[in-house]
Amino acid sequence: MKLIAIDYHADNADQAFVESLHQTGFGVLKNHPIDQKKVDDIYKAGKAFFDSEEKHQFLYDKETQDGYFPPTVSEVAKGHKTKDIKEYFHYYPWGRCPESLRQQLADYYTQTTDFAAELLGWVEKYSPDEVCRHYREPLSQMVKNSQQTLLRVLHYPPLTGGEEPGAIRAAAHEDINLLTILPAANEPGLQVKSKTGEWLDVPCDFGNLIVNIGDMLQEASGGYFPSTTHRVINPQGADQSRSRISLPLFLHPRPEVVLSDRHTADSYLKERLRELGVK
Ligand SMILES: O=C(O)CCC(=O)C(=O)O
Ligand SMILES: [Fe+2]
Repeated sequence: MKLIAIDYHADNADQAFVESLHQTGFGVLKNHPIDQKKVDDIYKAGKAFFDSEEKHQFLYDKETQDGYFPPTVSEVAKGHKTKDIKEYFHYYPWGRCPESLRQQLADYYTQTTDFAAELLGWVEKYSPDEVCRHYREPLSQMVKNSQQTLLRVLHYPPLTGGEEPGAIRAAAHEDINLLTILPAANEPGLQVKSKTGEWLDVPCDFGNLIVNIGDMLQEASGGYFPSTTHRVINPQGADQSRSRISLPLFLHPRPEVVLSDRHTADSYLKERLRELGVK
C-alpha cells in the first residue's frame, strides 16, 4: 500500500480519490481549494494561544465539549493507558473562542465544511450500488446544518524528556466521525497502519490535504470504507525541541442521523467519548 497525492484538478481525481479511501481509508489531495496561507495563519495564531496563559480561561466544558483541553486531560486512545502528549482547542461556531482566533477559525470552518460536503458527494457517487443502499440519506445531507462538526486546533509541545515512558504525541487510534479533513501539519509525524500492519508515513508536503474515513462512515458503508488506524510519532534528535501544530476538521452528522440498524450518530458518539475518558 502506498499513499500518493492526487491532483484535485486531474480528470479522474474524484474516482481515484474514492478508490484510495476504499483501499486505505486515506486520500491525499494536492492543488485543492483550501488556502494554505489561511491554514498557516491559524497555525501561527494557534501557537500564540497555546503559549499564552489566556488558554486557561477557556477550559473545556464536559457537556458541550468546546474549549481548551490541557495536556492533563488529553485523550487516552482506546486500548491504551498513557495519555497523548498534546493539548488542543475545540472550536464550534456556537462555542467559546478567544478573539485572537475567532474570525480565522470561523472562515476556515465554513469553507472547509463546504469543501468536505463536495468530497462526500464524490464518495457517494463512487460507492457501489450495494453500499449506497446502506445510506439512509445522501452523505452530504447528513452533515448539512450539523452543529456537531468540530474543528480542533492541536498543539504537540516540544519534548522535554520528562514524558511518561511509552507516551507518544497521538497513540494509535481511529477517528469517530464520518470524514476528517486534515491539512498537512507544520512538522512530520503522522503515520497510517497498512492492511499488513506496517506503519507508513502520510505524505506531509506543506499544502497537501489529508482526508480519512472515520468510524461513522465505516458503520454507514457496512465496512466498504475502512476507518484506518493512525498515530503521530515523537520526533527524534534536534527536532524534539520543535512543536507541532495541526488542524483536523471532524465532520459529524446531525445527531438524529441513522448510521445503521445499530446506531444513530448521537448514540455512537456518546459511546465513543466515554471510552476516551473525556466525557
Ligand atoms: O495531528 C495530526 O496530524 C493528526 C491528529 C489526529 O489524528 C486526531 O486528532 O485525531
Ligand atoms: Fe485522528
